[in-house]
Amino acid sequence: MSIHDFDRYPLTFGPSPVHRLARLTAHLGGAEVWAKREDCNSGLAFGGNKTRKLEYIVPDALAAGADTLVSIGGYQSNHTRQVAAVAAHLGLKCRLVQEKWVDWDDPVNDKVGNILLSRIMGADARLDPHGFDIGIRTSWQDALREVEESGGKPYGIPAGASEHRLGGLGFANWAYEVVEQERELGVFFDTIVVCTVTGSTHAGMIAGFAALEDAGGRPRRVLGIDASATIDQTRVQVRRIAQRTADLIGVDRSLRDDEVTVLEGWAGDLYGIPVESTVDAIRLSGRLEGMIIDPVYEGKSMAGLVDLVTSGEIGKDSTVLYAHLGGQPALNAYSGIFD
Ligand SMILES: Cc1ncc(COP(=O)(O)O)c(CNC2(C(=O)O)CC2)c1O
Repeated sequence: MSIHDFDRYPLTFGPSPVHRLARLTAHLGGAEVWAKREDCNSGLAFGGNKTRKLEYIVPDALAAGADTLVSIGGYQSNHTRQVAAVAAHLGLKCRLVQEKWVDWDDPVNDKVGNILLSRIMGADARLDPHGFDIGIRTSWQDALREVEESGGKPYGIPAGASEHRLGGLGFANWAYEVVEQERELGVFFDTIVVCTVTGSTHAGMIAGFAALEDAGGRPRRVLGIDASATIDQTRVQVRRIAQRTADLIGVDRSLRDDEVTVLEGWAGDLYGIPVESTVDAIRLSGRLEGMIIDPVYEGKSMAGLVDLVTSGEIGKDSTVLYAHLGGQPALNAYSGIFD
């Protein structure tokens, strides 16, 4: 099998844009920095990384004859918003468990941004008091059972679609798309920087680039920047999903340790709580490039990129591709950090 043997239900406009970040590059004074924009990848409710993952999950849901997509995230989950958008697009119902993953005192953080969009799109988005965890949740399992007991045909999508058996395929495909765009642009990205939380974005990239390397492609580094603040659990989850995805797409070997890199240092103490480097990175990206990033995910991965480039850990001769995975709607629940 290869990635091309899996059904994909198109939910994106096509290849997501890749462009230079010239002013950020000049400001940092080191490696050349580019971005690949999943925040501009779809017309479905602002898109994002989960929309790419769902392209490989939707065929399975339709084949199962599901009438309700059931998923889970925090109050300001970008993932559940994208599931709601795909459900609306397909004419399916949507049941969302929105757990209290972040103890954040913004008075409308359970009403604006992503959860507002999900409700506008008709999702049954219900708040749940349980806290953050990237694994399989009983609240989600309960919701699945409730839908079934009420006569529905539920299709379960776990947090971030990461523990779904097909959850890594979207970003395995992303790796192949990058190689095609490198050919068109005449550039080679020796380093990829990506935010890692539930893990299947990063894990899919690892698997896709491993398959490409085994087919004669140039090796490259994929650096995951942890934003879960549960680094040990996340590292284990990334490696497991990466290997599972690699096995699915025909990589008939174990992944090397150097292929699975999740870096800590920019997540802060708690998931979903921005720290100084997060806010600095959001401001830098906005003021230098007009590129908007969020306080939960990309603000932390951009903070990592800034430090890795300025410290020389990513060398001056490197060409870096920053994966912008979306997330901007949540900014409306974090307006206070910019007072
Ligand atoms: C904008 C953005 N950037 C990066 C990530 C991290 O992706 P992974 O979960 O695949 O590691 C998310 C995830 N978000 C989750 C959500 O519920 O929104 C799955 C946690 C994201 O939304």
